[in-house]
Amino acid sequence: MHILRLLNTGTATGFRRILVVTCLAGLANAGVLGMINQAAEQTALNQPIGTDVLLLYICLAIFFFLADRASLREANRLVQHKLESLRLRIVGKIRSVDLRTLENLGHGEIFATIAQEINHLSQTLPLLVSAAQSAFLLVFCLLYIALLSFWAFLVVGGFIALGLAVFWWRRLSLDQALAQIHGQEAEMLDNLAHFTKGFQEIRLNADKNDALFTRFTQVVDDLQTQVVGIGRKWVVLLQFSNAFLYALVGVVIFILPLFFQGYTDVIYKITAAAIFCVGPVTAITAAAPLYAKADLGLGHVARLERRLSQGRMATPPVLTGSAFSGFSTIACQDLHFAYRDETGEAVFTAGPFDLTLQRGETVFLVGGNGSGKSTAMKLICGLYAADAGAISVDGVVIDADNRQDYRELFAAIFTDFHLFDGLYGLADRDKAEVERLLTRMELNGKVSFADGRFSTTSLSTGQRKRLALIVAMLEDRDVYMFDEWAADQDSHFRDIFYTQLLPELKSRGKTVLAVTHDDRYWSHCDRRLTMDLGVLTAGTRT
Ligand SMILES: Nc1ncnc2c1ncn2[C@@H]1O[C@H](COP(=O)(O)OP(=O)(O)OP(=O)(O)O)[C@@H](O)[C@H]1O
Repeated sequence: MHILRLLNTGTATGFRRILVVTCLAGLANAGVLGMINQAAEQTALNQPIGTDVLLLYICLAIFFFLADRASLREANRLVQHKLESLRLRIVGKIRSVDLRTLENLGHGEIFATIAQEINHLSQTLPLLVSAAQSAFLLVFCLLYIALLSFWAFLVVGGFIALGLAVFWWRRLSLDQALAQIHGQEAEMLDNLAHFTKGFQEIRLNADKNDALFTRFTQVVDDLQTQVVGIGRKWVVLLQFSNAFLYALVGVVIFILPLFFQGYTDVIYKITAAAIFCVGPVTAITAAAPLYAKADLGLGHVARLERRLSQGRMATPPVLTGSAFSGFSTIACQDLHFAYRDETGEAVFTAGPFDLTLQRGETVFLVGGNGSGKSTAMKLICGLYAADAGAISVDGVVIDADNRQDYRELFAAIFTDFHLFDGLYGLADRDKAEVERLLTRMELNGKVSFADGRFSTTSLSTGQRKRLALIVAMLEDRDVYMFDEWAADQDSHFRDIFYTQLLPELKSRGKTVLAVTHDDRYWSHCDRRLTMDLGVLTAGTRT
């Protein structure tokens, strides 16, 4: 079902063209069969085979191969195009979805669906198209049999329909097992990640290493048992399809002559046609497991897309900075936000709190681990939409329509920041300026900059944060947010951050909100706020 829905999206022109060419190929196939039977009949009657039969046979065979190739190529192109559109559509939704939806979906689920499932689909769908072609060939073979004998057509067609129906029905019972395998494969990948991501830890601890390997072996064993069980059922099904084909030819040769007068005249022709049906029927049955897996994969993709659509923010992208640039005051009033589990139960609540940020002030946010500092930052910059309360800029209330415009005020380096390998969206930045900043951050011997890209991002944690700071500086936003930026710096750079970089940002009229645990530098701000169990307490002026 999902596969048909995918092929049905967009314009139908390509799909229709493939249908027409496939029909022509099927027709030519039936023609080839007719010519073979014609030649066989002339031989049986001791007549020479006419050159017209030979020529027509050659022409039809060539036409069949050309049409078959064209339809396969076109179908492959169409399928890849649809999958590319699907991939772009999902990534398009990801880039405009709200952060909470993305966090709830989880990185692994998104990655597995986009990378694994769609890649798998791009390999299996062309094979399925080939099976669909076989179905067309089968239809034309049956039509040819109908031309020879209507009763033979009814019996052979009915026999094939019954066989395929039984096959399909038995196959449906395997879908559930296949769905279970998807879950077990995901569990196996999660366990595998312990060996790659946790490599350092397990090499330092043999007991942990052994325990993880025992667990992994168990998961792999369970998966294997499941896969072998499904394989066994497939073998039974495939044997059924082979036995069914033998039975079909047996019916044509031994049973039909008993019932129909005049049938003996065309028996060899119908036998040849029935044998011609064997190839397509085999192709269709062989494609059934691929179909089941592809349909299941597309189901996962569709579910991901639906969940992304549900969380989508209706904010238009802003291409040239923020309309709020040059603001005087950002006011957060009565902000309230909660993380909720799947049942909707709040697992952590931040707020309600009030906060006013003036242009050009430097504010430090302090508080214990898990007190809600990062959550507050994400709320203040509009990455999280508040459950209650309002943010306004110089009196303009931020809502779904202008939230993206508002976000463009901020440059942030969170604790879980991502370091990009180049300056995206900053094409006009001067190379000399980038190099000056690299030198200032003492990265000039490590990282170079050319064609908008940094030569490497394989750096120490402190160096990565310095490179992220360079990018943030180049973004030249009105408000800077730093979440424990200095935590991974040595004392030399920590000092530079508090005594030089922050004052420089202030002198350029930038507003800074920085989470910090460095009480030695707490005097280097205009105001200090404290977060405790999600509650923000009034600022201390310094
Ligand atoms: N994505 C999330 N989903 C659910 N709960 C979360 C999420 N992120 C954080 N939390 C929870 O919210 C609470 C506050 O987390 P937050 O990261 O804001 O604290 P923090 O003050 O920045 O802590 P730290 O100083 O350790 O960085 C914690 O109890 C945390 O477990």
